[in-house]
Amino acid sequence: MSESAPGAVTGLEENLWPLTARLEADGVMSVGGVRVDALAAEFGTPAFVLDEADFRARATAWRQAFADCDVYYAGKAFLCRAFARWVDEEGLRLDVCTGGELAVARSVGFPAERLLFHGNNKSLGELRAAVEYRVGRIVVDSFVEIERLAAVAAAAGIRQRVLVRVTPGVEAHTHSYISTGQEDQKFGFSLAGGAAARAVAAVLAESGLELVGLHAHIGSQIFDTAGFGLAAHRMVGLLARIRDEHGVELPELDLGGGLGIAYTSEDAPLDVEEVAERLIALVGKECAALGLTVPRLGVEPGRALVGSSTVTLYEVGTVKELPGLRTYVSVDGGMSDNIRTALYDARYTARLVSRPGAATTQVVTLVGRHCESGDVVAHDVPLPGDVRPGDLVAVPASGAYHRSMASNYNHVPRPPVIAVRDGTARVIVRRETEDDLLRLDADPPDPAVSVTSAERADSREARVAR
Ligand SMILES: Cc1ncc(COP(=O)(O)O)c(C=O)c1O
Ligand SMILES: N[C@@H](CCCC[NH3+])C(=O)O
Repeated sequence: MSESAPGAVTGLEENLWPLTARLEADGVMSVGGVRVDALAAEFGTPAFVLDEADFRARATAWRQAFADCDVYYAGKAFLCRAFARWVDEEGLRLDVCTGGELAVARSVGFPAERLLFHGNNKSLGELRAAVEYRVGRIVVDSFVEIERLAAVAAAAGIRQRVLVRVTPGVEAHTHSYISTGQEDQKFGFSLAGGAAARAVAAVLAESGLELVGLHAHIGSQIFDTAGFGLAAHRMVGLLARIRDEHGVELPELDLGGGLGIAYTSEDAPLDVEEVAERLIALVGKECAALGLTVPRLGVEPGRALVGSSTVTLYEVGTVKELPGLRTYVSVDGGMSDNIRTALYDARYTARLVSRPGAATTQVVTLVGRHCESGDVVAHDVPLPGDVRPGDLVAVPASGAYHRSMASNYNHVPRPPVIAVRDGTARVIVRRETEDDLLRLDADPPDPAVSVTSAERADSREARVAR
């Protein structure tokens, strides 16, 4: 694997590209010291290229900014076994929200105490699996779940630590599909409606459950601290009411994730240091005013930890110019590896990364290969005027909610995740194959032995008669 040449320059928009992304002297991009043309030749396209140093640097920044707090990486953003190990090595905790994510954590022996389990409809099987693995905390989300979990904990003979998920009535300034703090939604217990206070009482009444704190998550891809501040203010108010009513001071307050990242150069993400400083100061001040012991804060960043670490590498297949209308540049992936553009009308950018390209630029629509006209990877992307089949383009900020939300639409195999670091590349999630796609199908029935439903009914009658 070729290493990046000395003299490589960043030459890339700030905040958008992974930490180690560079443009080499010949105009080819490298990430983690590995040229993207070499990556495409060895691993094919499309491919998610994950800059390990970028993720680890962000993990360190979050741990330092939120020192004396609990930083849970939200595994829904991206999770695989190698990545779960990195999360562990970086001393982060892990938030899982399904039995599947829990299974990944278990498969690498992720320390159970540092796991947190979310979900508005965890199955009994998932609750049992979580209790059996002794996950540190389970965030309860409904009254029926409180009963179910109490029964599961009792059956296992343990006392399960829980947090109560509260909807603080805060409207985050983000897409409505990824906003979760307002009243009208499926997650959590309403603060204003009194359900949160009743849930707290219900948990306190269960001897098999130990209430350790409250949880709120107001939404995702957020660029100002006002919403987090308002949520924190309301949650501290609830902690004080719980103390007054039940005589207990809950030791933990988890304020969820949601910090935004840059997808295009128009986005201006907040610094984690600034967010941490403000939130810690605010909670401290509010607690002092109410005479409360300051709870241990928890945060659950997903996108902010992994989103910027990854670029998706695509190969251009066709260029269709519609004079006076637009130019469509088709790549070999699409909505099966990036559903966010179609689902949230998310904005992305892209860059020609396998050569410098002409100085003139044209604004194009970067589309995928799926049988769907909404299959757009990025709208209005400035690419060199001579972009052509065989070129490699990279889409930055594709580390969060890309591979984890990928699908097999049109029976397209999902791309691999290639981790790059110090001039070497390694596959941490392999590319799916057509065999993978066929593996779950039942074998087609052999026509010689297939039985019609009429024949089946006949044989049933014959059996009854016998
Ligand atoms: C409960 C919870 N925690 C954490 C996250 C992570 O959010 P983000 O990736 O925006 O940081 C989410 C997703 O929105 C979530 O639902
Ligand atoms: N999947 C969403 C965020 C919501 C995730 C979790 N509640 C996104 O791509 O932005």
